[in-house]
Amino acid sequence: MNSRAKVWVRYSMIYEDKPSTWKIIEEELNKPTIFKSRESLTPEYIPDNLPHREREIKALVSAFKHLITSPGSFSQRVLIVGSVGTGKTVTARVFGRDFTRAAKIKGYNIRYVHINCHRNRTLYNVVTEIARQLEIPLPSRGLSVKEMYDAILGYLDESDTYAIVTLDEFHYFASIAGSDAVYFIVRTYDDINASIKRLNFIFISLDTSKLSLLDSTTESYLLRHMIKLKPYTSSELFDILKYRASQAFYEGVVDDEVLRFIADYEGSDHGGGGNARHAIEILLLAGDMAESEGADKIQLDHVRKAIMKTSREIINISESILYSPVHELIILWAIIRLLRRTGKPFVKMGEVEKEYEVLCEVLGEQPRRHTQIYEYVMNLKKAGVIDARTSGKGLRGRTTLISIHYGPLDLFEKHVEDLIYRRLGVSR
Ligand SMILES: Nc1ncnc2c1ncn2[C@@H]1O[C@H](COP(=O)(O)OP(=O)(O)OP(=O)(O)O)[C@@H](O)[C@H]1O
Repeated sequence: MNSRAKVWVRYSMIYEDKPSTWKIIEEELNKPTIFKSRESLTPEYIPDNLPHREREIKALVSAFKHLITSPGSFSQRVLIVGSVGTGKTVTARVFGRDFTRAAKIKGYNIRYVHINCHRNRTLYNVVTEIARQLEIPLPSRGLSVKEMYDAILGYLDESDTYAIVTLDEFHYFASIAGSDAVYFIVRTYDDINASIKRLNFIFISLDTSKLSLLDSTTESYLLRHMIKLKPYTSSELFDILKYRASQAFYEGVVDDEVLRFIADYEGSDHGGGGNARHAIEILLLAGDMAESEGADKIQLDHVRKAIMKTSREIINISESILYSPVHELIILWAIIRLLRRTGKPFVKMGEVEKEYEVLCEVLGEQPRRHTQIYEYVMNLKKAGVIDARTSGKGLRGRTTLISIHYGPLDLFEKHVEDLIYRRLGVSR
């Protein structure tokens, strides 16, 4: 029997033994997928480009340019601050990756080290981690922190290497390791008489409040070169999502409308946190949901469900509308019904009024006038239940566009409907 025949016999045996399992595996493996690269949406992934962080990358290049123009002339320290998900980590990492590559091409030996202070919270851990990432062999026991640090500086001298060390979550290190530890790192060269200064630092922190616990000279060292990252606006998030989606999904899987919906939900100018991590998380989760349903596109409802899963806000919704007047609830019901029926991200004020009148008729209620309806819509907006804004150019005439940014609408509708019937004391 030749080897192909042998393989075939073996294949048939396995197939006959476990036909159903085999089939399941085969089917799963051959199932079409919407993901071109799912891993590119995971938190560890470092993208090639960073839309809307070009200015910050430029600022970092200019801060560390001396490593090429006059290496060793001084030790740079830059502080990056910004709230959660504003791209602090990824900006430092992308800069580190690309700056060292560019330097290498020019013949300079610069290494980038990234340390998470959540994971390495003592001075000892931080120094050991610097050595590990620089691949400096140190005895695992017996050396003091100072001796290890000296060994690192010695190694950099011997190998004519410069290093940029990022201490991420630095506020954590500052509060746990204490001011002496911070002093040790931040003022590395104050106590050492080194003519060539090879270690440089980027400190990443949520804000500057923890740093004020340090002595004023150390604090002023840190604040001297500060890059502040602002929360992303909706349009910035849209560009980021568009780029990240183009890497992660096959063409045609995600429409702009879906991306804009996530961007509007999370954008700082629309009351969101401006958090890119959250926006990307929602996109990934929505993609997973579409994939597991066997859908070939991500729909708004996948996004709504993903938002609900990743958000705590839904818990507060019921409370926000618990004391709403009944006609405010009927308007909310009309909005939900229209959003569900049309599958669009927003509905127009005029459409809502018409739907509201229909519902009033069904409920045997006298519809309120336009100004009152408008006031109710604004109340719902103030309570954070809906998003309402005036349409810009592109739609004929100006109108109020209304959307709801969370939750599966079917569950929400049921909740509101129950509340209305209970309030009216009508049985169905
Ligand atoms: N401008 C951008 N372009 C593309 N992706 C981005 C951009 N900004 C942030 N991201 C992505 O958003 C996610 C969060 O970014 P990052 O972890 O850098 O935020 P952070 O400010 O360090 O947050 P934290 O304070 O929680 O550590 C990452 O997946 C990152 O790749």
